[in-house]
Amino acid sequence: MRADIVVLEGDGIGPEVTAAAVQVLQALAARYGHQFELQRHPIGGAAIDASGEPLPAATLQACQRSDAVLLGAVGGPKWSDPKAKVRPEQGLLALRKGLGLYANLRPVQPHAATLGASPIKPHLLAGVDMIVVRELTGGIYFGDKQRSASSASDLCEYSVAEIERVVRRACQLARGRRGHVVSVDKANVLETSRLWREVATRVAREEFPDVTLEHQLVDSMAMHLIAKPRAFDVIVTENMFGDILTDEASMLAGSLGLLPSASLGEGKVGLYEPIHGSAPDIAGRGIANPCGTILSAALLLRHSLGLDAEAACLEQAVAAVLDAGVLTADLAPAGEAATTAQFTAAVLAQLDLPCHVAELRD
Ligand SMILES: NC(=O)c1ccc[n+]([C@@H]2O[C@H](COP(=O)([O-])OP(=O)(O)OC[C@H]3O[C@@H](n4cnc5c(N)ncnc54)[C@H](O)[C@@H]3O)[C@@H](O)[C@H]2O)c1
Ligand SMILES: CC(C)[C@H](C(=O)O)[C@@H](O)C(=O)O
Ligand SMILES: [Mg+2]
Repeated sequence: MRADIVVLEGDGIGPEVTAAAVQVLQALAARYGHQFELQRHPIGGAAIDASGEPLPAATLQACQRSDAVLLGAVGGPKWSDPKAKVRPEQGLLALRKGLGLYANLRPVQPHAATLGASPIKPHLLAGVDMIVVRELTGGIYFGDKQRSASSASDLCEYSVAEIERVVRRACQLARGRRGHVVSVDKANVLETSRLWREVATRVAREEFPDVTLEHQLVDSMAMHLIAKPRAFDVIVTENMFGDILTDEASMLAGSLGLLPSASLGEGKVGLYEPIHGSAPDIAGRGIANPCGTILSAALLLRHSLGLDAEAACLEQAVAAVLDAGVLTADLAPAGEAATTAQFTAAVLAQLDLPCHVAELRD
């Protein structure tokens, strides 16, 4: 198949981890006879430096015209002055909003080879398989912001329609899994959460009688997530709670560098990015873990291009490399770490081997 993929490298380790995923996508295309047209565009701090804008109009237009977008990360100390008028993160938020990507899927499936890197006891982690559906274009991130000399405010707002569509997405996902959704809110305090709970309850009851829905307050959810992670199948929550809970959930897997994400809306274009940031503390050293971005490329193949078998092959290849003990510095014992390039080379070598997925012929 032919596909136009926009690559937004961004800042910090963004160019390093996207380079890894691009090599993997090119290798898969060559191996299975696809034609992927990869086009790079600036976003974030790099775009501010080049043009003064964190999301240049040409970048947004290229994304809108593409089949899928692969992003590294944005931000960094260079652009983090609290008095700065434009910030890299605004570019990412504008991109998500501009593409209408209201559902951010963040799967958490700890891999046997990396369990040792998790601070959680291994017997609690075996069999953990959850997916967090984070609302991505509403809530406090996008509400009106005010600032005066003596105070500041960020409005948190959700409409019924915004809650309905993301809860629907979560329930649909649950149907293809274990049929269980936990909706996370702060309904004991926040009016937006009381609306969230009401709408989630109605959508699940009226449209998904085969799916069980439970509610959990976000503070105790932060505890349950590490105390009984096997209990969760699909978790649906609002924008900021989802942001925080998924960085926490990454420690079930062993590192923030491992988790991928897919951001989807009603349109054809999806955005695929690791859940981590630009990691300024390790940027430029060639040691970042590219797994989150490579696995995001697998989600791109599956969700935007419909290449389920290729996606599964790529996921198998990453798992095999981790199984073989090729681990980057965030996961490896001291002195035994693979660089980003070595990890990527190992995935490429693995992709050269036969892939045990029914639909693909080797
Ligand atoms: N989607 C995004 O573009 C995104 C996401 C989160 C944070 N950010 C931005 O990134 C900047 C830094 O934020 P932060 O330091 O709070 O979070 P971060 O995710 O960049 O880093 C947190 C810690 O995790 C480590 N880490 C992250 N990704 C890793 C990887 N792939 N391999 C190995 N280690 C990894 C980092 O070295 C750091 O110690 C900020 O400007 C923030 O706004 C961007
Ligand atoms: C960089 C920032 C705007 C972003 C978010 O909060 O959504 C990041 O933390 C993420 O998880 O993708
Ligand atoms: Mg985050």
